[in-house]
Amino acid sequence: GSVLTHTGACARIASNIYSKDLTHRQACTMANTIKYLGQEEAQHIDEELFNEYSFSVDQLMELAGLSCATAVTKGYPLQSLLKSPPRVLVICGPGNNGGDGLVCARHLKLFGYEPSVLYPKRPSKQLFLNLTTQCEKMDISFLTEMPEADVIDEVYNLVVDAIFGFSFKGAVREPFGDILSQLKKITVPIASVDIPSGWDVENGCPDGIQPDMLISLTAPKKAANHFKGRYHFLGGRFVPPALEQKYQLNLPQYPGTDCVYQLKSCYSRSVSPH
Ligand SMILES: NC(=O)C1=CN([C@@H]2O[C@H](COP(=O)(O)OP(=O)(O)OC[C@H]3O[C@@H](n4cnc5c(N)ncnc54)[C@H](OP(=O)(O)O)[C@@H]3O)[C@@H](O)[C@H]2O)[C@@H](O)CC1
Ligand SMILES: [K+]
Repeated sequence: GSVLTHTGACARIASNIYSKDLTHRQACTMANTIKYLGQEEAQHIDEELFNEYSFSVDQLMELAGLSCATAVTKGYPLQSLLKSPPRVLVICGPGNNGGDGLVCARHLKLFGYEPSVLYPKRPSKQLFLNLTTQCEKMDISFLTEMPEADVIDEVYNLVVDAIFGFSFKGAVREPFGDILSQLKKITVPIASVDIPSGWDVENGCPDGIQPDMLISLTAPKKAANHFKGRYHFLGGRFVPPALEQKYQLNLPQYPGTDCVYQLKSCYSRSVSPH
């Protein structure tokens, strides 16, 4: 089929079926397509989950990280990996996206992968200390420096990018500039958590990293419109229906008890909302 971005799909629906005066948001709602969030809206939902719905960060991060590890098992099953042992490099940034990465690494280990973590800028909050200890106790190794691109290609089957999420802003500061420039050179696939790191949360980044997999958490962000990789998953199955309705997220029905929903696969390249 033809490649249709989310924005394109909603615009087509608005112009073909309904009045041309519809806003993008109204078109999404009427077409029942999943909403793609702007940066501020993503942050408001985040705050509401914690302040109004009384979730703790640990809870949601656990579910987010589990979704990411599950998506990896679906796109890159153990038996499909070309290199043995089944090594995966997980790169974690200084915020909650990095926390999702630590949780993801722990679940990947439980699923039979051999994750190694690069965690160059570690916040002092207890949450992150705990997640780090949990990984260490599970014999997950922590690298002291970013490997060169050719070493990554030789040693690892894929890279999990948990560097920046929806709070990323402005020009990339070191050491993450160097890390991202190595990631642009690798040929093994990148699976990005929530947003491809270094991309503007709404506008993407044409000369940025090009992940093969994107795992959108809670709801996709607008940058996902620019995602050209093979696999797009939705994860973070924790949104209470009242919150979903308030923000008109139009989330798809997750199958059975699954914690991820596949929005795009290598077989269907267009949006498949419901
Ligand atoms: N509710 C949800 O949906 C849930 C969301 N969850 C997850 O949380 C993620 C959002 O987490 P977040 O808000 O902590 O921000 P995130 O993007 O990880 O990092 C920001 C940090 O990066 C840095 N930084 C920023 N710009 C920079 C730059 N230009 N260059 C260099 N550094 C830069 C800056 O650090 P600083 O340098 O200021 O110390 C800042 O602290 C979200 O995407 C999802 O993955 C789940 O865990 C649970 C449920
Ligand atoms: K990321």
